[in-house]
Amino acid sequence: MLKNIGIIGAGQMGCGIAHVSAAAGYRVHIYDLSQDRIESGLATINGNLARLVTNGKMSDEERKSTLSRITGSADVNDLAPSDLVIEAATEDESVKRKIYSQVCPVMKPEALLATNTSSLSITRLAAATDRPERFMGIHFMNPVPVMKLVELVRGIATDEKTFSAAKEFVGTLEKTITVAEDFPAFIVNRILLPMINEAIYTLYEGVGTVDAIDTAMKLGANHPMGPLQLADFIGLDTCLSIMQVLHDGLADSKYRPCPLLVKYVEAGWLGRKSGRGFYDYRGEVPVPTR
Ligand SMILES: CC(=O)CC(=O)SCCNC(=O)CCNC(=O)[C@H](O)C(C)(C)COP(=O)(O)OP(=O)(O)OC[C@H]1O[C@@H](n2cnc3c(N)ncnc32)[C@H](O)[C@@H]1OP(=O)(O)O
Ligand SMILES: NC(=O)C1=CN([C@@H]2O[C@H](COP(=O)(O)OP(=O)(O)OC[C@H]3O[C@@H](n4cnc5c(N)ncnc54)[C@H](OP(=O)(O)O)[C@@H]3O)[C@@H](O)[C@H]2O)C=CC1
Repeated sequence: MLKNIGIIGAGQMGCGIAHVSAAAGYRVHIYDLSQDRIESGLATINGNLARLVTNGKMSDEERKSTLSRITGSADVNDLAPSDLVIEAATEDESVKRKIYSQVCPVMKPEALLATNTSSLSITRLAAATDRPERFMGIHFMNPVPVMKLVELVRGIATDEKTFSAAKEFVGTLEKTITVAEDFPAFIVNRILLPMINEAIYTLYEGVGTVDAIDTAMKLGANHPMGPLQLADFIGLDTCLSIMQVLHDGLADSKYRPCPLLVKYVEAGWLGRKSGRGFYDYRGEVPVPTR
């Protein structure tokens, strides 16, 4: 029975996973590199919980008790009591491998370790841990409090007990699971990211402006967000990493990341989280950058 959930990374996904886990009654501890990151993450969670209170979807008592179940620190040792640690750090294999080398010695031997990776090989990441049989992918969608799906991905060594525990955990969060095999970017991103990359090529080749492309897909295909707006929402660094994993892992030129996506990431224009991407978010309303 899982009680204590550890989260690595106080970014948009780590905070979302902390939010839904604490709301379901788990004790949650978030670890990130700096206390500033933790503080801004906790403020984001509080803001999202407060919005639920305003909309009558949660009582103020529930908001307070949810928040009281979440702690955070920049000390990896504080993950020691966790029954399940979910790593939601930057989408970079070397970063994740380094994290596992630091967190595994701290964790209880029987505890489970999961990654929220969007695309990386679960089997390869598992091999960088001391517990490949108790390691798997638990892939939440953004924004976590709203999106109903969680992809579960086993590595070659993941044991049945770990898979069942993950399935039960996700069930208690009232999410629906889908099971994907361990291939680059699994199901959702294997389909979604080439569409986003194609939208960026459409911009790059001058077929349409940012506004034209997003309006076309919102009104012409009934997507809740245009593909460039969604790319900014996901984070352009994450989008590029996923395309690189697809390109390298499937060795097919159809997954070539658009050079314009590369340029935006090189500029540090990472989308909403950095204040600028295909839109500029620094003013009152988002303004297209092309
Ligand atoms: C990259 C990966 O590995 C995998 C992925 O996650 S890919 C990305 C998958 N996600 C998507 O495709 C999201 C597409 N977009 C959408 O579905 C919608 O635009 C959206 C749900 C994000 C927002 O919907 P909307 O109707 O425009 O916004 P809005 O009415 O303001 O919000 C709807 C609800 O979502 C909640 N919400 C919106 N944004 C939120 C956020 N960032 N965090 C938490 N909650 C949020 C709000 O509480 C709101 O509920 P209320 O109406 O009760 O206030
Ligand atoms: N964005 C999305 O739509 C989705 C993303 N994901 C996946 O979730 C993961 C996180 O993505 P997301 O939340 O968007 O990314 P963010 O950039 O918002 O957050 C990543 C967080 O990880 C922190 N971090 C980096 N290195 C370390 C480290 N060594 N130890 C602890 N924390 C660290 C970062 O800190 P700092 O900023 O200081 O570097 C940052 O707070 C990725 O694997 C991504 O692919 C999965 C589903 C959807």
